Amino acid sequence: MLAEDEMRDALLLVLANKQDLPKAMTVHELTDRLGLHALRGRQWFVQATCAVQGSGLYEGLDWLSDQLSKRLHTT
Ligand SMILES: Nc1nc2c(ncn2[C@@H]2O[C@H](COP(=O)(O)OP(=O)(O)OP(=O)(O)O)[C@@H](O)[C@H]2O)c(=O)[nH]1
Repeated sequence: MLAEDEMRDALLLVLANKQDLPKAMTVHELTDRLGLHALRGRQWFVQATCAVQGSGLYEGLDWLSDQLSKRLHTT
């Protein structure tokens, strides 16, 4: 999907959810499994979250908001 032309400028925020569960993949594992370090020309961020407790959600959205704001100030 990221290869689609319409997605060429899209930021990628991955929420590594269910971190309260013992078998949840860590941020590091998820990053490896998704091959994110191999992505070129793409800004991405993986945030650990627990949706039932609400933890990590604001941090992830803060990253998105910061990136969008930087873009606005550089164009
Ligand atoms: N323990 C835990 N459960 C969660 C968390 N986030 C969602 N769930 C639960 O996971 C179940 C599935 O949630 P959905 O919102 O239906 O998500 P889904 O993408 O359709 O399904 P999954 O792939 O199972 O997450 C629900 O019972 C949620 O309450 C979390 O961070 N921790």
